Amino acid sequence: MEWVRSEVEGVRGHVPSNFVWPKEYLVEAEEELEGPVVDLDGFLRGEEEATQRAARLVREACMKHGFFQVINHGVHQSLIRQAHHQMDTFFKLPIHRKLSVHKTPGSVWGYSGAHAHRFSSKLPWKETLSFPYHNNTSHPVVTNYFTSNVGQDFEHVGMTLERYCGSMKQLGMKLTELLAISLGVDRMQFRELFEEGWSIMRCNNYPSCQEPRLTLGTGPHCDPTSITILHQDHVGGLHVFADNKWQKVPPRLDALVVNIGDTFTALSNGRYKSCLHRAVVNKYKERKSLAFFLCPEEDKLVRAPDVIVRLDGTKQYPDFTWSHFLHFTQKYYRADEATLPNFIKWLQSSKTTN
Ligand SMILES: C=C1C[C@]23C[C@H]1CC[C@H]2[C@]1(C)CCC[C@@](C)(C(=O)O)[C@H]1[C@@H]3C(=O)O
Ligand SMILES: O=C(O)CCC(=O)C(=O)O
Ligand SMILES: [Fe+2]
Repeated sequence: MEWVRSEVEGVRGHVPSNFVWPKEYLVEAEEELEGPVVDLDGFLRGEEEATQRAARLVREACMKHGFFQVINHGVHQSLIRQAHHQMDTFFKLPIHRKLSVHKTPGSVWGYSGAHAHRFSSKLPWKETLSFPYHNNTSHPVVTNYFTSNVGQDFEHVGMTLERYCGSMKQLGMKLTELLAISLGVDRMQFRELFEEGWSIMRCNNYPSCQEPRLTLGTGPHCDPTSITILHQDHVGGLHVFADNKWQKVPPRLDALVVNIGDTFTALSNGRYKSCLHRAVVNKYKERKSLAFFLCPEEDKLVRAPDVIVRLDGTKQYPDFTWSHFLHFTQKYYRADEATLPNFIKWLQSSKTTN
C-alpha cells in the first residue's frame, strides 16, 4: 500500500473514498468473452490462404467489439517473461525512487501512483510507468530513459524492455497490414503513418485490494491510441464490453490481446469499433500487464483512405493529428468511453471560436 499512502491520505485498511467508483461502474462481469484467437503463423510466413482467413476473423471482431487475441505472434515467450520480470524490478523499488520519475503535468511519461496527482475522484487502483519508444533513432531510447531517469543500475531493465518494445513495434506494423487487408485496402496503406511514430509503452501494476468490489484498476475506456497490444499475467482482470455486457478475458500466457483504439476507428471511417474495456482488481493477488500503444507519427494527418470513404458515402471524422488528440487527453479530458466524439466536438468548437 506504500504507493497509495504516498499519494492519498487517510488509508486505514479500507478503500479511501476517492478510490470508490459510483455503483453504475461496478456492475460485475459474469461471462467469459469468446473473442477470436487469431493464429498469425501463416500470415507472418506470407501464406495467402492463412492471411485471408486471419483477415476475415479480424474484420468480424473489429466490427463487433474491436478486440481479438493473437497466438503464434512471433514474440518469444522468454522475452515476454523477462519483460514482466523487469517491470517487477521497477515496481519493487522504494517509493522515493519511483517518485523520482514521477509524471509531470501534461506529460504521458513517467511513474504515476493512482493518477492522484491528476484526478481527485474515481482513482484507479494501480500504479503505472509509461515511457516512449522509437526504433529509428541513433540511440536506444528505452535504455536511455531508464539510465538517465531511474539510475545506471536500471540499464539491464531498460535493455530488456527496449527489446520487448522492438518486438511489439514489429508486430504492430504487421497488424496494420492485416487490418488494411481486412478493410480491403492496400496492405501498405497505413505503413507510412505509423513507421516513424513514437509508441507509448505502459507497465501496469494492480495491487491486491481489501474491497475490490468498490473500485476499479482502470475504469471503462477506449484507448485513444491506434492499436494496443497487451500482455496480461496469469491473474486475470481484463474485461471487454461486448453484446451489451461486461465480459472477462481469461488470461492466456501465450496470447497477446489486441484492441482497436479511437485513432484506428477514425482511420477505418468508423467501420472498426474502438474497444470498450476496463481492468478490475481482486482481494488476494496483485496483477500486472504490459500495454504497448502503437501511435501515428505526431503531425501526420489521421484520415480514412479515400477508397473507404467513397464506398461508405460519407466521411465520419474530420482530419486530425495524433499530437492534437494526445494533447486533448493529457490536458483537457480524462480518457473514457467517449473520448473520440468529445475530441471531435472540441476540435470543431475550437475552430469556430478561433
Ligand atoms: C493516450 C493515452 C491516455 C492514456 C495513456 C495513453 C493510452 C491509454 C490512456 C488511458 C490508459 C485510458 C484509461 C484512462 C487513463 C487516464 C488511465 O487510467 O491511465 C488513460 C491514459 C492517461 O491519460 O494516462
Ligand atoms: O491492465 C489491463 O488489462 C488493461 C490496461 C489498459 O486498458 C490500459 O492501460 O489502457
Ligand atoms: Fe486500455
